[in-house]
Parts: sequence; C-alpha cells; structure tokens
Amino acid sequence: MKNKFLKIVKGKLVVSCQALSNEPLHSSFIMSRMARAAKQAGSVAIRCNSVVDIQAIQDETHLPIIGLNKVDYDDSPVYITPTMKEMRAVASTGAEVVACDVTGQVRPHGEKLADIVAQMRKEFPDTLLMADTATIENVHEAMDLGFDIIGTTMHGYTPDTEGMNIADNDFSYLKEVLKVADRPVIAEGKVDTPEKARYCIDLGCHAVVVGGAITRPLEIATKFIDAVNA
Ligand SMILES: CC(=O)N[C@H](C=O)[C@@H](O)[C@H](O)[C@H](O)COP(=O)(O)O
Repeated sequence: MKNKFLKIVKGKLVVSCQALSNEPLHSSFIMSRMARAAKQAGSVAIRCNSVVDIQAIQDETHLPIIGLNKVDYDDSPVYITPTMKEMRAVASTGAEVVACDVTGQVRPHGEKLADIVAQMRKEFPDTLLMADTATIENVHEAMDLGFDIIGTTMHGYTPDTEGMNIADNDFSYLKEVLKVADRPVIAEGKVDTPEKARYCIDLGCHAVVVGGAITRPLEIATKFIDAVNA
C-alpha cells in the first residue's frame, strides 16, 4: 500500500496531542479525545507519543499518524524515539510516519542513526521517516541519511539552540531550512498562534504541526494567568 501521508497533509495543519507522565492530561483516553477535537476542527493528521496513545488515537480518529516514543536513557540526551527498539515499536502500530531526533547528539548504547535508518528501510519500507532537527547542520545530516521529511521540532531545545524560537527575526531560521532542504519541511515547535501557522505554510512548508497551543491546557492557562497577574 502506498503511503499517502504527504499528499494528505500538504498545506495543512497537524495537531500534536501529547501529555507526558508529569503533565495533568497524561492519559491515552484523554489524548484520544484531544485528537477527536482536533479532527472535528479539521486536523488532517495527528502527531502523538507512545504506542498506547497512538493506538488509542488511531481507534478514535482513523487519521494518519506521526508517531514517536519519548524515552529517557541515562547515557544520552536524545529522547525522541532514540533507539531502534522505539522506532520499531512505533512503526509496528502502522503509523504512517515515525519521527525521531536528528540533532547530532550521541544516542543511547552508542546506536548509530545510519544503522537505524537502514534497518527501518528493511523492516518498514512503506513507513516515512521524519527528522526532528535543531540546526541547519542537522538538516543536512537528515538529508544525507535519507529521511523523507525535515521537521524543525528540536530548534530551541538543544544546548546549541537553547532559547531560540522558530518565530525569531521573522522566521529567519525556518526560511534558511526551506532554502537548503530538497524535500518536504514540516514546521514544528513553538508555533503558538493561527497567524504563525498560516505564515509557515505561506513560506513554503509542506505542513505545520501545532501542539501545546492547542492541546496543553496547563501551558495555555499559564499564559492567561501570567498576563492577568502581571
Ligand atoms: C521538543 C519536544 O520534545 N517536542 C515534542 C515533540 O514531539 C512535543 O513536546 C511538542 O509538543 C511538539 O513538538 C509540538 O510543539 P509545540 O507544543 O511547541 O507546538
């Protein structure tokens, strides 16, 4: 079966529905309801974390999935689908896309990204791979490794990029990514208004992912509280 994900999401918004164990909404049931709301609003795909959440969201929405599995290891700062074990688990759900960290940082047990990509191509030839990158160097590495989709997910979340925001200087970083990338770019990370989401598409992104601004009520409420209390 041909993977139609890229066709379905072209020019569209993808809602990320994620809540880790330390977040108030941590629950596959709640994430599936978040995804139901996103679908009702018109989201054409869902990005989500962990096998159980993916399965709950697939059952609820039947939408295409960008799946990932966040796991912390002692010997590496990489946590988004860091090893072959998590890659395989996510792909086994039937998620159309598997996303993983491509930030040039050392992976758990010294696993090599090139080996992981090669193994994934062998075991799951129809599954698309999305690179969660932080820098232009990472974008080049992702392309060299043959990733299908470039995401800006980790920009602002690595030691090199700490404090940076995709919207800085009229989205200058995203514009640079679009200039160097020879394959679909998905804008993701701190896209927190409808206007910014639209702008990402206007700049030429294949799609845009919005998470916290839609699905993390603690984050949303804190912004209101801070504004009122200021
Ligand atoms: C850095 C990291 O771990 N990002 C994660 C990646 O899946 C999620 O926690 C984010 O919510 C997602 O990228 C969407 O971004 P935002 O919630 O800012 O719209």
